[in-house]
Amino acid sequence: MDKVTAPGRHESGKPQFWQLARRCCQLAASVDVAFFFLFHLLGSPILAWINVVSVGLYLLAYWLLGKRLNQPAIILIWIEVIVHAFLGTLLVGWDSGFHYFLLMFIPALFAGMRRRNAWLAVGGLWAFYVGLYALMWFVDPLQPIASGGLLGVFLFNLTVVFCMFSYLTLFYISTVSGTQRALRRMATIDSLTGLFNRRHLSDLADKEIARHARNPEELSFLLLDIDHFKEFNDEHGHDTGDRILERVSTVLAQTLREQDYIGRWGGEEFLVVLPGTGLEQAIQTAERIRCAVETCSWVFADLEVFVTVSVGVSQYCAGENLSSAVARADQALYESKRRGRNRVEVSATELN
Ligand SMILES: Nc1nc2c(ncn2[C@@H]2O[C@H](COP(=O)(O)OP(=O)(O)OP(=O)(O)O)[C@@H](O)[C@H]2O)c(=O)[nH]1
Repeated sequence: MDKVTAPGRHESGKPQFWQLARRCCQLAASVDVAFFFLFHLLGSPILAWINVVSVGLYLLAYWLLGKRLNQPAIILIWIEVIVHAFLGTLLVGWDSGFHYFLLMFIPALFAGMRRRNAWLAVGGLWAFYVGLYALMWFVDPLQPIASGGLLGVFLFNLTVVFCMFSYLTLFYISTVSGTQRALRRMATIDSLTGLFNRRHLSDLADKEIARHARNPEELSFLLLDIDHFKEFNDEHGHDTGDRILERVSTVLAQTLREQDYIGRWGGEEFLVVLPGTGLEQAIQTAERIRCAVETCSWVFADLEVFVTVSVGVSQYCAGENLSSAVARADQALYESKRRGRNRVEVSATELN
């Protein structure tokens, strides 16, 4: 028989949920086909034919889900599970284990409804479950089967419920961890360039500064800016500008060492944090980056384009904060723009 609708809210914006619901329909229909033959063999023709109806309902729900008629599909599936569990129990008895399928609703109810409604629905389900149990105290099964057959049905039902629970749990877990991964990425990564965003890079830089306070070692910053980017945008269009930001970011990331951090600091501005790096080495790194960008060319719509970057370098001075170190790199960057761009300049503090 049966099994549960998968988790999730009943809205069209959750493709993986509806895919899972369709797969559940396929699985449930296959199980019901197996039940059809099993109950014929066990001499319970009514239950056998109930399974034929169930297969029909699941196929209909599968078709509705394919047409994105999700709400009626879910209602059909739920009716099937409840009616099937009720009739199965009434016909062959509580020991058949058909009632276990009802328990599979619980996670789906909380995943698919507002909390208050879910609690009400769970309360209703509990009352139905207990009511069915109480009923079977007073009513003998209408179409009992031999005890060996009953044990077989019980084990079959239990196994199906175990498998479905495991499958749905895996789905919940992988959906949650996928969402967490996506959120973590959104919180730390700039979506256009794939580099760290400003907030995350600031956190990383602050950690380096804190480490410097405990264990002073050299630390340098580079502030980079693409030259004449406004003109570039005006001439080639904003989309091509975006593509250039992506390509330049790739070049920057490839030019740096594993332990360096790079992030998008502003529109066309990038900050590089160089732990364990003194001024001379930082200047060399800045030169390497500048040359790497200068020698790259990219073709967009049959047009070969080039860009250059200007770089300001500052070395961290004990006791200062991040904004002060970056402000000094910014002054050096300004100087590099003033002196003609496509250059590396060092903060005046280091030169004095
Ligand atoms: N395509 C694109 N352009 C951006 C983005 N962010 C900022 N810009 C553009 O970058 C340009 C920066 O221009 P300016 O600050 O005037 O500097 P510039 O033209 O690069 O000139 P210099 O820095 O002096 O060499 C502006 O036109 C912004 O619109 C972005 O995400 N995509």
